Amino acid sequence: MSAGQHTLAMVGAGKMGEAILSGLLRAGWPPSRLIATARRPERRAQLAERYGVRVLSNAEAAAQADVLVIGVKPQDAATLLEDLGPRVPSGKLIISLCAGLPTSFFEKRLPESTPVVRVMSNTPALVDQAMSAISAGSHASAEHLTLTEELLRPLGETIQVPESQQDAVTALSGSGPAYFYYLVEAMTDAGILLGLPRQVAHDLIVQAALGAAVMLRESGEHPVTLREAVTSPGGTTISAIRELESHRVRAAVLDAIEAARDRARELAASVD
Ligand SMILES: NC(=O)C1=CN([C@@H]2O[C@H](COP(=O)(O)OP(=O)(O)OC[C@H]3O[C@@H](n4cnc5c(N)ncnc54)[C@H](OP(=O)(O)O)[C@@H]3O)[C@@H](O)[C@H]2O)C=CC1
Ligand SMILES: O=C(O)[C@@H]1CCC=N1
Repeated sequence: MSAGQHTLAMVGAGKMGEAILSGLLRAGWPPSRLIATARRPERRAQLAERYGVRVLSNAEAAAQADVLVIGVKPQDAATLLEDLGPRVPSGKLIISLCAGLPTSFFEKRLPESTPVVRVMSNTPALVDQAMSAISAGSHASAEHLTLTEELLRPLGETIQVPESQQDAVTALSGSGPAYFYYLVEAMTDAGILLGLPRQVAHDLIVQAALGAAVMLRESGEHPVTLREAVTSPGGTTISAIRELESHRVRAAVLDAIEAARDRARELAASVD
């Protein structure tokens, strides 16, 4: 069965859920084949009004959709499944977006043999530039992985990874956009320090970020080669690089991403 014939429920349609729902709508999914759930009445009303999708209870969503995407926070997943898990009819595909939680967490709370696929995506799904990393649980077949990829491909790139790599993927790619936003904030402040108007500084950095990303993707060159091309002997860039090196920014990046990976592990350990 192709993605085009499915009904998909976003169980817990928050920031990531909204990114995925809106991407599927842009890709041509009819709102009638999309279902959303949320806890707060105002959120439910917003989803219905903004996207025209059907907003149902979790149990109704599980009954009516054949693909259930779990978009609640990892800390809320156990509570959700305590109620919903045993009521999920057989034959449904469960796709989890939850950071840290292994597929076994879901499998033990769902009817036996329910296929579970773990996905780590990111918010650039809102502009069809996500990276979605996909891993099969123990009852998910190659067809389930293919279907998941088909569902997510309109939102950006997809990649299959062993589940053992998902916490690292989460630290690098799930959280990754936040690191770039952080850098953009800091670089914009630097522009202000040097006397540029905030908007001019912002526009310069965003275009530099976009240009650098496109060059990384399209040139196929190693980042060191691209950086060397910018770094003139005795020029300006090397003065900045010297400061980054003396502040041990590379070591801070390694520590930061390792901390994110460790936090993903803690989240899983805290809910079992
Ligand atoms: N944000 C990101 O960049 C990324 C997030 N993720 C993962 O995606 C998941 C969602 O994150 P995010 O979108 O940021 O979180 P949000 O808090 O924005 O969204 C979670 C949603 O789940 C709803 N919810 C919680 N409990 C229930 C329930 N029992 N029944 C129905 N709905 C429920 C909430 O409803 P209400 O709004 O009414 O409270 C909310 O809309 C997380 O597991 C996270 O690890 C993965 C990659 C990137
Ligand atoms: O910060 C978080 O926990 C989520 C998962 C990856 C990105 N955001």
